[in-house]
Amino acid sequence: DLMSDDQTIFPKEFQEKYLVSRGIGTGVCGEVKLAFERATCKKVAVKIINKKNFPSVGTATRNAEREIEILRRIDHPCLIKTEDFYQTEDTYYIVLELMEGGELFNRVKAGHGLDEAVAKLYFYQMLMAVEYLHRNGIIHRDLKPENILLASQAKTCLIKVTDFNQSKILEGETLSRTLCGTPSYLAPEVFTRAATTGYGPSVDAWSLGVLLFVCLGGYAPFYEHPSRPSVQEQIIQGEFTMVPSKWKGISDQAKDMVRKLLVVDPSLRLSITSALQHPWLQDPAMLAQANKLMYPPQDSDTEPSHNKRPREDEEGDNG
Ligand SMILES: NC(=O)c1ccc2nc(-c3ccc(Oc4cccc(O)c4)cc3)[nH]c2c1
Repeated sequence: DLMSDDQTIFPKEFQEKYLVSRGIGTGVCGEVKLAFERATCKKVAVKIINKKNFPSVGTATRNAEREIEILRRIDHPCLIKTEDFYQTEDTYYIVLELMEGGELFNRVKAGHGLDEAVAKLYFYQMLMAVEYLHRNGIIHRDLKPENILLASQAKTCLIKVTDFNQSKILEGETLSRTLCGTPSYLAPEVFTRAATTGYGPSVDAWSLGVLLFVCLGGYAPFYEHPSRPSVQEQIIQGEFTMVPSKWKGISDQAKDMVRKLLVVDPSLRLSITSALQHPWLQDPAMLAQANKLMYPPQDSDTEPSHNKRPREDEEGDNG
């Protein structure tokens, strides 16, 4: 039970503020536990990143520091929020808001896709989150159902993208710093694409295509199968099948969105911005619902005008 749980492994000030409970998820970099803020009994998620459990400690620490830097910088309704942060010489403790609906992974159980309308509402929020990241020079690079969290058990709910352990901050500053000197001695490749090859933001568009395929079809577009080429080969060829029995009830526009994202050539792939303009998402009812979830009216927005008449029983200096 909770009380006998060994709390000694956490830093003292962390332990004074939080009571840690069970594991609720495992990221590639560590584990995520449920915890309770002692003062308020509020539930939180604690992501524990152990610097030691990586062969090359350097990478782990750099990734963790980059993840923490990103978590500190981001602020969007569909991106996980950091509530607190602690570290010891070999472990980071990142306190995050608890998403009561758990991971999308558990919603798209094998064999059953989501209703198209629900998939559209979730996908739109993912696009908004990733567009925000790209606008802030961040590529997620690890978008998958385990890293999409749901705010509640309800079907129409807010979703949040999480896990920036594999993310990349576009080194625009290094290139721009290079370019601010006198260019006359710089080699040609510094200016050409060669300097910026590697991934671009378009890798996230591909992953979102896979995510949408899974949400609609209930199965993965590229998967291990004895009689099929390797998953890597299927991906490189961009070879996937929309099995009729699984996709018969899905609209042509939804399929079109998937097909335009799962394009092998990144320069021909639909960008996040263009995906947001796709006909499938020009759906006023869905957009209204998404905006209500992302920007819920606060009390101050809904409070009637300040000169409201005080209620009979309300004390108030009636002037
Ligand atoms: N990889 C990450 O960076 C990361 C970051 C934050 C995360 N929060 C969960 C998570 C949250 C809730 C879950 O169900 C629960 C658990 C307890 C109560 C509840 O209502 C729902 C399952 C997983 N998984 C996370 C992963």
